[in-house]
Amino acid sequence: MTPRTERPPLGQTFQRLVPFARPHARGLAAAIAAYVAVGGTEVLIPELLKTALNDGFAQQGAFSLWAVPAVLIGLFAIRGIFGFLGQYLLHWTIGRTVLDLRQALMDALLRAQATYYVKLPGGSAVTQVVSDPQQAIQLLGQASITLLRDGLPALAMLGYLFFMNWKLTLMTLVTLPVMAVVLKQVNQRVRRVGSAAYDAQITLSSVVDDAARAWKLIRSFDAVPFERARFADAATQVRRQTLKQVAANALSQPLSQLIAAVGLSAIVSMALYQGRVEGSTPGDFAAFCTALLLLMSRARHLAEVAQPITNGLIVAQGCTALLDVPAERDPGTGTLPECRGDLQIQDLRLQYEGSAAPALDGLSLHIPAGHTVALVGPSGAGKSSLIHALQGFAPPSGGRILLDGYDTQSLTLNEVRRRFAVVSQDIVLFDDSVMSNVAYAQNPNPARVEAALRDAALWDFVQSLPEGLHTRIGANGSTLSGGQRQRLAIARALYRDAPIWIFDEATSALDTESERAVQEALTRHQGQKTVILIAHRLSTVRHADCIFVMQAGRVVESGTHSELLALGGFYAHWVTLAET
Ligand SMILES: Nc1ncnc2c1ncn2[C@@H]1O[C@H](COP(=O)(O)OP(=O)(O)OP(=O)(O)O)[C@@H](O)[C@H]1O
Repeated sequence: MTPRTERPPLGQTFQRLVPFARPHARGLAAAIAAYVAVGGTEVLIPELLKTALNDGFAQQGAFSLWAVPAVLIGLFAIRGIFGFLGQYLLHWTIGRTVLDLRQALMDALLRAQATYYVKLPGGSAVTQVVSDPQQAIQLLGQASITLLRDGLPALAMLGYLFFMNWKLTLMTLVTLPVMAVVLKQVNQRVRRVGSAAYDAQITLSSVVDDAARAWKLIRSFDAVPFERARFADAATQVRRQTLKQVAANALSQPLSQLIAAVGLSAIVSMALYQGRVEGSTPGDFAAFCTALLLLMSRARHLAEVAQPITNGLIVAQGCTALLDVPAERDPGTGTLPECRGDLQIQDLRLQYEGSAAPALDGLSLHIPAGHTVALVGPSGAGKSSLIHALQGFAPPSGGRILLDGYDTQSLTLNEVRRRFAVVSQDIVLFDDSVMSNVAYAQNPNPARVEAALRDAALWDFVQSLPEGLHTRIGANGSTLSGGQRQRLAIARALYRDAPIWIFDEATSALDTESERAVQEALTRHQGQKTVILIAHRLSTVRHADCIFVMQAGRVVESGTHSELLALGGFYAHWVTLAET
């Protein structure tokens, strides 16, 4: 269950779940019909008993003996079939409802705005989508099963009892709850006294434990008489509470029996009185008692139904909260027929919610199509924020991003995002094969997958795997090393047919040889792709067509490696540090 600070009322949560069950109402209706049939057969049991007792013992029986097994077996067979159908159909409805709810939750998760993920506690998405719906609907479903399985027969039985003998039924309905309340009081007292005795025992143990642990202190304080008195008090409490417990236990059984006898004698007296005055038979009374016992066993289950309903709704609150997470806004409508990869950023501003300072503060730069540029700057300068803004993950508060001259705000998010292939700092891989990870969400073309893996300097490694391209890589690539994970993510980006490639610290975990191999591959694509490199390593950025130096959310220097060195500013200082 997801911990939440603010929770909607349980009734509201229930209403949120109803639309998921509504499309499967036919299953529910069929389940109810099956349980109504079960209730109907239950009523027949005391009725048959009555007939058997009243007419069956006569020498010339009113019915043949073979009818007894035939009717009884037939009755229970029908009851069993309808009981099975009821349970099956209800679980069918529950299963469909859970499926729809899960699908809606997954949709909400996939569409959620970026701020949802920033605040998301670890593991809670899985809980909200996988465990919460199952647990909530299961608990509510079990409660509905109880309500249907026991409630409908209980109602039927109650109707039968009234039909059979309304006076005795009314008297019983008054007597039984009074008996139940009194018995509950008796049981509560037994429990209370039991816990008091337990607590007294714990106190006594801690007094002895203190005395044993603090023996030196006790003697140095001359506190032996004090501890003796403390022990005597605690021991006396144990004696008193134990005696009370024994008395309460000893009294509870005869008291319960006495109460039961009072109730029972009232019912039996009334039945006998009716027998004498109104001519009812022993068979009638036996049928009445049987129906009453059946009703009571159903009522006991019904009394326990409130708890799972409350628990189910509390669990449901966790997942319905996800349904309310606002979806990502996508106001743009335009599309790009072709994209060369020219990026113009004009006076871009971005401030995260709750942040004191802007992450991007009037940033302007131009990256012509086919150029390779590098972004460098101190940690927190806004390099990753720019990448987020380019892909529409962080909506800017001012300025414009032009892609091939088109304002990205006017394009759909999908149209913008498919123009970028990004390897970010935090690599995300899927628990699937190497091939599926490279050709993620696309139809894999083995030749292109191989080419991407070769460019990412991972082909030799993949060939050494037991199942090659089809080897599964574990959750988030857990069977790979840090460098291999990075190279796989690079291969995935290279495989994507996007005009702009972004590498955000994408080679930080690579050894020099692998890094050089990746660089060479990028050089081979130079001119065809727009490449943005973010790196703290000089070797990664020095060959870029243009290096932008960022500080506090804006570009403070730009030029080629040699131009910036000649400038003698931040970049030159950074190079000096990198070389020492
Ligand atoms: N989701 C966020 N919510 C609030 N503030 C953020 C968020 N992401 C980044 N920031 C802040 O925005 C500023 C720029 O961060 P950004 O990650 O863009 O820097 P960076 O240059 O990429 O740093 P690094 O080189 O360490 O990756 C920092 O002050 C950072 O604390």
